[in-house]
Amino acid sequence: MSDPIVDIRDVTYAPGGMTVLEKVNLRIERGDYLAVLGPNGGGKSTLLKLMLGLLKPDGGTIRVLGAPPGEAGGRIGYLPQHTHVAGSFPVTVLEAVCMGMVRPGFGSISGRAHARVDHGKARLALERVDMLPLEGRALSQLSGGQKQRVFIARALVDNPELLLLDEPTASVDSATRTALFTLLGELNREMTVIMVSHDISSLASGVKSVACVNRTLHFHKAPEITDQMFTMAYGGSGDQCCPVELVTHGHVPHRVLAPHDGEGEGK
Ligand SMILES: Nc1ncnc2c1ncn2[C@@H]1O[C@H](COP(=O)(O)OP(=O)(O)OP(=O)(O)O)[C@@H](O)[C@H]1O
Repeated sequence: MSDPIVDIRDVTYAPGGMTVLEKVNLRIERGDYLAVLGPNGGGKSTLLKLMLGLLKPDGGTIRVLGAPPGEAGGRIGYLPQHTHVAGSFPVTVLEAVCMGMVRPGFGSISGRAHARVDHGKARLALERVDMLPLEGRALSQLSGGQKQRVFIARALVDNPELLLLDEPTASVDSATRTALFTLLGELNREMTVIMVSHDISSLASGVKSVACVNRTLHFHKAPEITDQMFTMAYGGSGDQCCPVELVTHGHVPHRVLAPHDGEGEGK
């Protein structure tokens, strides 16, 4: 078996004595497309930040691309959870993507605080997300979905092997969400993708495996969650309610869930 792209063993993160993650184990193979699901405050973003080396675990070990977190150079692309841009922020689409090459305070990920700005690389990244025609547009004038594409291009600018995305489809409408999921599926042909979400409908979008995180982590090598994972992550049970409807209010197909007891046909 080849070396995993991410190897997390017995990791605990407990700042100030408050346990956020406890004894987490996760092995992610190259080429995987992993959805990290779980409730608000469950520790999903924390898990990504530990992989990036932005946070240090209090116990256990993490290796990413065969090295300790933060030592993989530009081989990791990262889309953070909060990428809001003030309307007054005077930056074009192309300039925003170039910021992926200039990372003040981000040297632990890129291996350098500043890199030479290369407009050619930025344009290639914009082309991959179908945003090149808007390269000269002010970033603040774009729609939410267009901005997310630009921020994904910024994460792609160094041609990473591993793409980490924190809630890439938060605050966009369902058509935009579907288009973004299609884009991520295409990118997964070339790189490993790990996407944090609390949207269970992401499981119907081409992901290959799922991890439920709520202080502990449960991994499943298929794009479905089991009743056990649901109970662990959300505290409910498929015996008491339909978990799909509980989480999504009935808007996703049931094929994302493994069969659970007491469910009628065709719901
Ligand atoms: N450095 C820290 N010090 C104290 N508490 C922290 C720290 N980092 C994270 N936490 C806490 O850990 C918990 C998990 O946070 P995290 O952002 O990882 O959750 P999440 O699953 O991504 O949530 P959401 O879906 O709401 O974004 C939260 O209660 C948060 O306040």
